[in-house]
Amino acid sequence: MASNPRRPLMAGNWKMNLNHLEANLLVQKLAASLTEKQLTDVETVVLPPFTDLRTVQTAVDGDKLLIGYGAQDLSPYQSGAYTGDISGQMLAKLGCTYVVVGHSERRQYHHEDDALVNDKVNAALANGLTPILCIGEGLEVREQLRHVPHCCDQLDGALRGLTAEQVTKVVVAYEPVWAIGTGKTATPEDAQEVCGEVRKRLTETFDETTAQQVRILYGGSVKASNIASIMAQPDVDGALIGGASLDAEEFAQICRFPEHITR
Ligand SMILES: O=C(CO)COP(=O)(O)O
Repeated sequence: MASNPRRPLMAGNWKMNLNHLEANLLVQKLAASLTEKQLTDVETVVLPPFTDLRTVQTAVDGDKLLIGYGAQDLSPYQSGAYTGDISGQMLAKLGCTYVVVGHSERRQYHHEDDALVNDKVNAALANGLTPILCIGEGLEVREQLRHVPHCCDQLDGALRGLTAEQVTKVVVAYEPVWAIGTGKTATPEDAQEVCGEVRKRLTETFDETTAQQVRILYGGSVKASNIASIMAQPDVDGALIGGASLDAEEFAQICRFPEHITR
């Protein structure tokens, strides 16, 4: 294959951490730790809680920081009587470019199923947001060696009804649940196996050109010490980082991964 046309993406999922004051500090520190070239070579994105988004927008716009941002979830609806929910149009108005959809923590704690995730993918796209669609198996599924069909089923469910053109605007994140926040990273080969199968499935369902454009991330205990070997895999185009993204220096080191590998 010719050289990889997909720009690497490092996205920090802060989960339910950091208030708006801490968010401002972290974003400023992160931007200061990376050069313009590093931020151009590797797309760097933060995904703070909703309550921090306005502050992050102000920091990014005010200081023209080359950092993108987005949210961790959105409502499948545009507006209305949905107490506690946030719509895609509200996120777009705040300058968000990304939104996480179908994270395993939402599937687990909020009982989100593939049909709802599909609605959320559509809601994101309808508002010009790039959904970061999370898929991944739990430990039991992995032990039964059913992880590939499990992830492909989640992928099919979440992308049902989308056109090939819409799919090129989706980022897929493979996050094995057993590797999230456990310090137990999947091996680079484990990550490649599923990311490669995801791309194969995209080729089958859509077409080769579409599949080659979709960025596929790995997530689960990613750190500065393991990012280079993960990024050396041909179908891994970036990472979705939880815990390590809360430390500006650690996250910056992750974003500097090209200095440690040639691919
Ligand atoms: O869930 C994750 C990112 O969405 C991964 O979290 P950790 O990097 O803390 O394992």
